[in-house]
Amino acid sequence: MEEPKVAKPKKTWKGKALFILGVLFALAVIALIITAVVQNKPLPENIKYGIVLDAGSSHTSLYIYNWPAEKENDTGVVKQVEECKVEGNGISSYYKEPGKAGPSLEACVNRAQQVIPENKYKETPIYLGATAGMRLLRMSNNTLANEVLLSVENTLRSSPFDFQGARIITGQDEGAYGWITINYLLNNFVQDSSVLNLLPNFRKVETSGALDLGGASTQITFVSNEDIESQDNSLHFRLYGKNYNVYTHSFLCYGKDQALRQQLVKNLPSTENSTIFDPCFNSGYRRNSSISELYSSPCVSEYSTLDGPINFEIKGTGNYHLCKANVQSIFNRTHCPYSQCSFNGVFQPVLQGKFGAFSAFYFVMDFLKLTQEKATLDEVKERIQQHCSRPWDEVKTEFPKIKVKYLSEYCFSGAYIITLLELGYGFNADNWKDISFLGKISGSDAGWTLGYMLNLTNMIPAELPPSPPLSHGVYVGLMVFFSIFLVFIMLTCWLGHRKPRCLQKGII
Ligand SMILES: O=P(O)(O)OP(=O)(O)OP(=O)(O)OC[C@H]1O[C@@H](n2cnc3c(O)ncnc32)[C@H](O)[C@@H]1O
Ligand SMILES: [Ca+2]
Repeated sequence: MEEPKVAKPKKTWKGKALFILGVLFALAVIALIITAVVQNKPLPENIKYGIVLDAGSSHTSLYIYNWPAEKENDTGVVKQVEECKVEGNGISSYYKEPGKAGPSLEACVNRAQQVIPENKYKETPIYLGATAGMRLLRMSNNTLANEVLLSVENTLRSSPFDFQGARIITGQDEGAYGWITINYLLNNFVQDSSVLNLLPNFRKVETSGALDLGGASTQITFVSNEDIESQDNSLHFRLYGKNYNVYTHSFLCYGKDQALRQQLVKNLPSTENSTIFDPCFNSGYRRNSSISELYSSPCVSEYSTLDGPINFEIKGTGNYHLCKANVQSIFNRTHCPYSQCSFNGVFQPVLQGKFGAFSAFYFVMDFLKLTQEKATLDEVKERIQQHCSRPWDEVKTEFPKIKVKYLSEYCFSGAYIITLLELGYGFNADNWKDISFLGKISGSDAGWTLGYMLNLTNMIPAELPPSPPLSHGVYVGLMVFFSIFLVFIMLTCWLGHRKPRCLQKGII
């Protein structure tokens, strides 16, 4: 018996309508994603620039930084794009012809005009900060110091950039800004503001201490949990929503050039003998000097009454241990008006955390090949001792390209660095591993200039800048995933039941 033919239900207009609705729904979801993604796409980068001149005692360098304007309050976005070393010595060396100080900077200011797009000149701030060389000139002749600064100011003011001042920064500023620079570049200010912060005992990032060795001064700066007993050494920062209790001290006349001068004066023979045998120079090394040159610094003026040969010759004898004994004579540890001191009666709390040592700390240790591997304190001393005992002719032959002034002083500088860190600051064999010798960090020089600019351009906010809970990539990813998931559900229902059950009244 033939089975009764069941009339095929006509496709009702409802089924077609549902299909069209489903397609429109999918299109609407896709349109929604595109709108949201386009709306939240990062804006085209507007790059900003800043220039800082570091007018140091031994030389001046011009640094150019840039950063994306829309992110300027985020940490770690400012990058160094250029360093221009100014020909000649530091600006304080122009004290006899102050009017020539400014023109000496012109070549590097012109270089900055090549690096920075012309349409940015007017909005690019240019700062000059002078350090210990100018502090010493100001001590010995304030009028000449002002004339040097005026010459520098005229040159920078006549540049096409936005001149923001030329000033002598304090040793405290120099220490503080060096600390800000290395912690900014090491990303130590970023506190993950996401859910991680809600975890109990989430380990906050610790900051690194800063050790800066210049030619005329040296700075030590680090966070201390102890009470800082002298106000001059105490700094309080609130950066990216966190408070920092920072210790800093700048030792004027303890940069390595002035320390050498102190060491020579302390060990000058009082007799008419016109030869100084100095263990801090390699054997066979000879250098002519004069009393007037030696005493031409406020760092040794107290000794200028000493009689001594007018002109004399320094002859190296290359003995590390005798050199170290001479160097120790410039550190006074006999008195301390506080609970604890570093040297010369200066308060210093217990050393805390890791340290980044830069400038001459780096130049010297880099020459001695001691910046990479984690050499122990004894290995470092051994390496310096070896270098000191090498004859000068051998050293000069091996390093023909290194400036004689630098090359001849690595023995002294090595012995000085060990004495400063160990006898001066109290580093020892146990915490020596906490010191890293840094030249550049992520392509930017370790030094005070970046921190100085960040502060003056207000790019380090006290509070964490508001940031979207999700990064742009995560946001887009989630949008696409859930939209596809939604369309997939729709499709499954539709295909599964033609007249999808899930669309039946009362299900959705
Ligand atoms: O901070 P202040 O005290 O003003 O001094 P500065 O800023 O001029 O000091 P630098 O860090 O430029 O240099 C510190 C010392 O290192 C020396 N120096 C600079 N570059 C050097 C290099 O490449 N190799 C060896 N020594 C270097 C320089 O002559 C100084 O004696
Ligand atoms: Ca310096």
